[in-house]
Amino acid sequence: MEKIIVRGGNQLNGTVKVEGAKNAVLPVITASILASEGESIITDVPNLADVYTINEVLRNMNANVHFENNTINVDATKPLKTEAPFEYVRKMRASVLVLGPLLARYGHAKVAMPGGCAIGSRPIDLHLKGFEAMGAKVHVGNGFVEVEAEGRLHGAKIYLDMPSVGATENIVMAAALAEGKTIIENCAKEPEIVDLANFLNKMGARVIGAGTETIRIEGVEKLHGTEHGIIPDRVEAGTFMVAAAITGGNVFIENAETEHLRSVISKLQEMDVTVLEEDNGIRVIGPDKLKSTDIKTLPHPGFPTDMQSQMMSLMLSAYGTSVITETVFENRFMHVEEFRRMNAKMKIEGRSVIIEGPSDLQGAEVAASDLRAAAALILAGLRAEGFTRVTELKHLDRGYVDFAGKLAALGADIERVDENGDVVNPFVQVDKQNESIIAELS
Ligand SMILES: CC(=O)N[C@H]1[C@@H](OP(=O)(O)OP(=O)(O)OC[C@H]2O[C@@H](n3ccc(=O)[nH]c3=O)[C@H](O)[C@@H]2O)O[C@H](CO)[C@@H](O)[C@@H]1O
Ligand SMILES: C=C(OP(=O)(O)O)C(=O)O
Repeated sequence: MEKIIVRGGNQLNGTVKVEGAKNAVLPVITASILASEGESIITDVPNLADVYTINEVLRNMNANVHFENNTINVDATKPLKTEAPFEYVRKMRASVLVLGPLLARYGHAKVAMPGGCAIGSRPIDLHLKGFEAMGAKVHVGNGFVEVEAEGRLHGAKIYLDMPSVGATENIVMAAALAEGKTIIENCAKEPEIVDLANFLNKMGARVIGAGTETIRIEGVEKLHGTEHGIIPDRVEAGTFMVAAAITGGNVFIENAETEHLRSVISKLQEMDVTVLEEDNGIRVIGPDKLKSTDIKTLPHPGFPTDMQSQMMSLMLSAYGTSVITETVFENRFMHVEEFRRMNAKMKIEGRSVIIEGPSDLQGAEVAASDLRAAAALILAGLRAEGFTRVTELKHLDRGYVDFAGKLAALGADIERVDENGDVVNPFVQVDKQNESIIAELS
């Protein structure tokens, strides 16, 4: 089992470059199968396990997918199989994002029903209600969800009970090829939704209003391949902002998009962290003494749940009482117990965590429960006394490209070792093309 071993105490300095966004590239890749003509060329693609998984899902459906040098070419012009088995959905819930495109293009899609995960139960009822409103029939049984439509889907007016990112994406993709106009109200406003809409519009779709709470889609008869560059990963950027702040360092985060990070920047500033908006990135300078603050996670433009655990690391080192309230996922506090193993002083009260800072953090062996928890434990390790060993790195590899290598380049005392204790820095993931990587990652 691989581990990341970090010894706390080093200040981080220098420049780190942010990759393309995981949460933008996954729906863009699934949207590429809407193209019945031409190839899609997707650039600035991060080298992540989740990208390999979604590539495998598409290959399994008979699409040609080639991933090299951060560029993916997808040719989905051959007839596709309309199923995604459990082995993929089990690895990555975002596999459900093939439902909308397949349903719209073929009138059928069957995908293993995603279960909950370490952060919550994560149902897909809003995705399915949207498809039903557009004329599809939904059957759930034997561990699968199957959606079917006779002829083309039709446009509909859909109100989402909550602004679900995945439901908004799936419904927008389905509506792109539906007959007539679809209006989605109370939809998600995340930057990744805007990126998806931009990609779809380059494919010939007519999507307006992405980034606001109402999206209007005028369905078209067919879509074609196109070229598209993925937006920078705001969560990876935010994670390195915390790394700079927690070590009292000075780090330029190249490619970080200020407009996508307003809520994170404002909380860091409340904690006395200096955040400078520079050309093509953000500079973060940590203070001698961090101040406590409170955060509440919310849909965008509120504070992102995907930055909650990293901020928790930072608050552990802040002076005073901080409170984190998680409103997006009902169970995203599994990292709290692991922080306690590092001598953190904190308690869970309902949907909030109360942190009495600063904790005198000590290195320990800790296990990641999800990808952001993995990053957060490593961040705490940068500050803790002695060695922190973080296991369950399969989570980290879903969402961070060579995280240990990037931190080491900034001056952290960190290495990734395999089960024999041999160093595996720099850690490079490999897309094994048509070989299934799924077994290897489990
Ligand atoms: C691949 C990807 O982009 N993942 C992101 C996406 O996940 P994902 O798209 O799964 O998250 P959603 O926005 O859908 O989920 C938000 C909340 O809505 C609930 N819900 C969602 C759909 C539904 O049909 N019914 C329902 O009740 C969920 O259980 C959760 O409590 O947005 C989350 C919220 O910003 C992020 O943390 C994830 O990193
Ligand atoms: C929760 C996350 O991703 P996913 O929705 O893919 O599990 C995340 O990126 O933090």
